[in-house]
Formats: sequence, structure tokens, C-alpha cells
Amino acid sequence: MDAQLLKSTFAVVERRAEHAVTYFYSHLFWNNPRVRELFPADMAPQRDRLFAALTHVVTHLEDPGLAEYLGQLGRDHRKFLATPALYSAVGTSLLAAFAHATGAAWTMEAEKAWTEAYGLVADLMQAGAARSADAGQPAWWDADVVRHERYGPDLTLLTLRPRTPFPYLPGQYTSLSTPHVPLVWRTYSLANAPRPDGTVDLHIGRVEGGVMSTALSDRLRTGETVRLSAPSGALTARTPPGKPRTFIAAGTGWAPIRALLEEAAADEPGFEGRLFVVARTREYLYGRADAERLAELIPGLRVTYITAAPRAPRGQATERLFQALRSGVNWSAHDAYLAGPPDFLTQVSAILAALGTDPTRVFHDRLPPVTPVSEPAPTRARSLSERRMARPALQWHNPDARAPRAF
Ligand SMILES: NC(=O)C1=CN([C@@H]2O[C@H](COP(=O)(O)OP(=O)(O)OC[C@H]3O[C@@H](n4cnc5c(N)ncnc54)[C@H](O)[C@@H]3O)[C@@H](O)[C@H]2O)C=CC1
Repeated sequence: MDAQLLKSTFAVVERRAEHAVTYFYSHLFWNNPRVRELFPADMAPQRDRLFAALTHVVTHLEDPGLAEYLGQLGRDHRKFLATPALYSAVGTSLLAAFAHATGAAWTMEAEKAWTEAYGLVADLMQAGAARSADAGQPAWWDADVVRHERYGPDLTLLTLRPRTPFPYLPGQYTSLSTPHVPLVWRTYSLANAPRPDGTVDLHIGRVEGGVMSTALSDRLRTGETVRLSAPSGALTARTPPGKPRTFIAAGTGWAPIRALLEEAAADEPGFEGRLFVVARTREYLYGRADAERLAELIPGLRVTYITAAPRAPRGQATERLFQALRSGVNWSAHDAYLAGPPDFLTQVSAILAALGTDPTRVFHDRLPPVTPVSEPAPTRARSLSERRMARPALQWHNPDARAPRAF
């Protein structure tokens, strides 16, 4: 593969990204009218996702973890009913869009390089999909809504019972789809460690104007069925026993942190660590009762709740967190697990690095990890010791797609 040529042509495409993506979908749907039915009415998030995936591929061409990334992407595309014919149609339209966007820069060499590159991408994705099907993993899990509780206007707690075993690791997320918003999938973290009855909790922050969060909050009812995709994510426990760790949860970022702490309460009686729960106001500290229960089960856990002062801007809670982080912990000894809005993750990661935490020991689900992976997706939940030995699972989740709210 001529990586340099792929990068230089993609740089031209990037400058006309909006135009290229519009051309791509128009070409795809015009030449394959039935394919339109596979996509939701609102194509805007789809466009972002396509470009995020393409950018990831082009910026990781030399990364040995790319094959695993594409394998997982293929596995995740099973839920979209992607067929070999669709992969082929997408390739044709993608090249047409690139040719259109790059104009004179689209040489024969560029076309050859992109034809080969797309062929490889499609092969690796389809191989990932085939591996997951061969391992008996469904394309999605049907799950019944067994509890639907609203907490104030902004938060809904859902409990779902998947109809077949749904293996996942505490800290991971899944995508969810409901007939209320056909063909749309949104990611949500799983808020509990696996339970004997197989049920899972999701914390839904209601985003005004958001199609999925408003449907799940306002229209979904117990007894209905939703679909869940294969779980993913790199926010899984990987701290060796005896090493202290810090958990930082902002808003509904409490969900995966709660799952990790439930796991620690069950598996690690000698756990030493700190938990910061950050919320915009006291009323939004919805995880407080759970955090107190977990602190009783884990004697080595110190919990700090942080909110903004009354009538202060919401971002003040983050400032207050920074002040707390600066006081008194030997950060170079700590692993850190973060969950919350994308900007919050960026800022907290920077502060922790400045305070001495090893950046490779700060875990969250925003960026693909630097470490490549060569393991297949788990078909059963692994034990704690197996996971400590393992390298972090590659993830492709782009939380930027979940719009953060403006202060
Ligand atoms: N696995 C993960 O990382 C998860 C991430 N999330 C994300 O967490 C967010 C939760 O939203 P809400 O509950 O409405 O939280 P929120 O908007 O109320 O924010 C919670 C706290 O995060 C901080 N914060 C928010 N935006 C910030 C910004 N731009 N810069 C710096 N600090 C900021 C503030 O301290 C705020 O009090 C969503 O963006 C969601 O996508 C949610 C669940 C899991």
C-alpha cells in the first residue's frame, strides 16, 4: 500500500469533506436505490461517522492494530445487515466521491492505491464479521425493557433483559436501537457488572432535541423490545492488584464507573482507590446513593463529590475537580479511569498527565488506545486475572458523536 499517496489524496478530500460525503451518499443511493432503506432518515450523524472511520484508517495505516479495528468495525456492521454486495457498492461510490473531490489530484496511481486500500478494508471488515458469526455471536441481541424510571426531567434509568446471554466486561458500552427511531443506533455504557439474572442497566441523559434520548426517555415503555449491539470499549479493569487507582465520573459517565466499582467490590476486597463523582449541581448527583453503598463494600475507596456552587456556571464543577486533583495524591502511582463528556475527558487527561500520571495508564473511551491488539472479541466474560494479562481491547467509539452540552 502506498501510504504516502493515500494520505496526500485524503488530505485533499478532507478539505472538501462535506462535499465529498454528500457526493458519496448521492452516488450510492442513486445507483443502489434499495440501499437507502438501510439508512436512517437523518443522515447527518452517519456522515460524521463515515468520515471518522476513514480518518482513523488513514491516520493508522502503519499501525498493526488497524486490522483488529477493521475486524471490529465489520463485526459491528453486522447489525446494519451489511452484505458483500453493499461493501462493493460502497467501494465504488467512495472512489467516485474521492475522484470528484480531488479533481486533478486523482491520478491513476491514486486510484490504484485507493482501490487496493478499500479492497483491504472491506476484506478485513468482512473477515471480522465472519469471525463473529462463526463464534456464534448474533448480529444484535433482542432485549426486553423490564424497568423504565425517570429521575427528574433529564435522566432515565433503563433495565433490560437480553433474551440470550449477552457477555460483556464492566466499563464497556453497547449500541441500542428501538423501533421508535428506526435504523438509528446510539451508544450507552452498561451501568452494572454482569448479574446472575443477565439484566443490564443503562443511564439515559435526556438531550433536548436528541432523537434517541428523547424517545428512550419519553416514549419507551416496559414490555417493549430494543436491540443491543456487541459490547465494546477500552474502559475495562486492568490495574494489577495492589496498585491504587482513581475513578472520575462526570454526569452519566457515572454508568461505566459504577460497573467497574461493582466488579471491584465483588472481586477485590483489598482494593485501594479514589472516586470523584462530578455533576453540574447537587440535584444531578444521581449516583450518590450507589456510590455510598459501594464505599461501604470497598473499605479502601475514598469518595469525593464535586458540584458547581449554586447559580455558578456548570463548568465550575470541572474547575473544582482540578483543584481537588492537585491536592495531595501521588499521581505517578495511580491508574486513572475516566468517563464523561468528551471535552471533560480531554481536560482531565491533560491535568492528570501534568500531575505525573503515566498517560498510558489513563483509560477512557474517547481515543483508540496506542497499544495494538490481536485478540478476538470475547465470547464469554474473562476473569479478572485473564484481563490483567490481556492488552486493552481496541475500540472505535467516537463519543464526539454524543453531543456535549454547552455550558
Ligand atoms: N463511557 C463514557 O465515557 C461515557 C460518557 N458519557 C458522556 O458523558 C456526558 C454526560 O452528560 P451529562 O450527564 O449531561 O453531563 P453534564 O453535561 O451535566 O456534565 C457533567 C460534568 O462534566 C463537566 N463538563 C461537562 N461539559 C464539559 C466541558 N465541555 N468541558 C469541561 N467539563 C465539562 C462539568 O463538570 C459537568 O458538571 C455525555 O457527553 C455522554 O456522552 C456518558 C456515559 C458514559
